[in-house]
Amino acid sequence: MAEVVIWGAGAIGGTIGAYLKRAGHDVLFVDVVKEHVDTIKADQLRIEGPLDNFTIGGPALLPEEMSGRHPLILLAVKAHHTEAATRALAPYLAPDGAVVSCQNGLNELVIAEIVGRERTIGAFVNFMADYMEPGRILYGGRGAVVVGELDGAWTPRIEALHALLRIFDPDAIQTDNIFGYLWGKAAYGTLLKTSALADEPIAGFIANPAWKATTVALIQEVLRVADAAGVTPLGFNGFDPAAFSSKDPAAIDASLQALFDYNSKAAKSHSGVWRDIVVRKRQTDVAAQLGPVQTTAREHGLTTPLVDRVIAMIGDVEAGRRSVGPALFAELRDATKDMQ
Ligand SMILES: NC(=O)C1=CN([C@@H]2O[C@H](COP(=O)(O)OP(=O)(O)OC[C@H]3O[C@@H](n4cnc5c(N)ncnc54)[C@H](OP(=O)(O)O)[C@@H]3O)[C@@H](O)[C@H]2O)C=CC1
Ligand SMILES: CC(C)(CO)C(=O)C(=O)O
Repeated sequence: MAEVVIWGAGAIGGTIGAYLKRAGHDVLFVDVVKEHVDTIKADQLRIEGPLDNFTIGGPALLPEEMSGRHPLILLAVKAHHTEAATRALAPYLAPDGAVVSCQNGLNELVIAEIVGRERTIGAFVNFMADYMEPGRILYGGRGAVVVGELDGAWTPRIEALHALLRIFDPDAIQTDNIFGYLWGKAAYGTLLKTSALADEPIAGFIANPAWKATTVALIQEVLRVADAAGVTPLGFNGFDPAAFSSKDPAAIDASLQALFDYNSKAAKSHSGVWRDIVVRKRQTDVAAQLGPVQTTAREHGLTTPLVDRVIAMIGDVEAGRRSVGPALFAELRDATKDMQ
């Protein structure tokens, strides 16, 4: 039995796991990429970047090599791999253990369906990391790290998890409103996805006035759904959901400026979605991340025309029918104008 299993040891899982391992914790890494697993096993997992540079390793396995029952599994796969990964890990989760979703999206709902709500813990991560190649991860910038029980309860296990994650980031937060953070990220995350559609770095995209009206409209569209669902979205790293919901132009500009300041300091320049499309040339998790927003909207009689359009455009890019760039983004901008 390992103290902590990292399931999906890429940019996010690999970075958190490396810090926990360096601090002396018993960490087991699990990933589907054999060369990456072999490199970790050979104690050659390299964390690099402006914040830290160190090499570490430890036990690492492919999912099919797994055995035992473990108390704590940090899941850090992309949202479209959540269901398969959770089904694969479920036999190895202790009866009183928990899976923690260190992901973008509302993956907790998928995980809870498979392992049970009582064995699911919510988390929110906004730090910046890139998987460069097997055994090499860029930790490009600090960002919010938050944990919370799905029902907001203050339990011994959430306090223990909070203490553990403070080893990785001393400012990690324990919350009674984890869905507030996840919906906040769902709204802010639309900006990250559209920066990929425009083929822009995040900070440059935020600073470009040509993208602003669309960006703001998309964020507001998601926040309307959160509001209908009775969730109070929370802010982080410059993102102030209340500013966007209030439609106060000065408050929106202040939040965009804070987001620009935050993103322009990072060594990770582009969003994860951009990286999947342009560098790794593979499917993104956009549809899997935004699907629950669409479903929730429909449940409350709302439409999500811009979110729908973003998902369709990314789908076109993934299928090779369209390329990212200003022309693609301009179509979204025109759609926004038509709706106003
Ligand atoms: N990177 C970042 O800066 C941030 C990422 N996030 C979120 O964190 C989550 C993790 O993203 P990130 O670390 O960037 O992704 P990565 O692709 O870097 O890492 C995920 C790893 O999990 C592997 N994997 C896929 N399926 C399985 C499976 N069934 N079992 C075990 N391993 C599997 C992947 O392999 P393969 O590559 O072959 O699929 C990959 O090695 C995502 O939800 C992302 O949106 C949130 C904030 C910031
Ligand atoms: C930009 C980042 C790293 C959050 O800070 C992110 O969540 C992403 O790339 O998807």
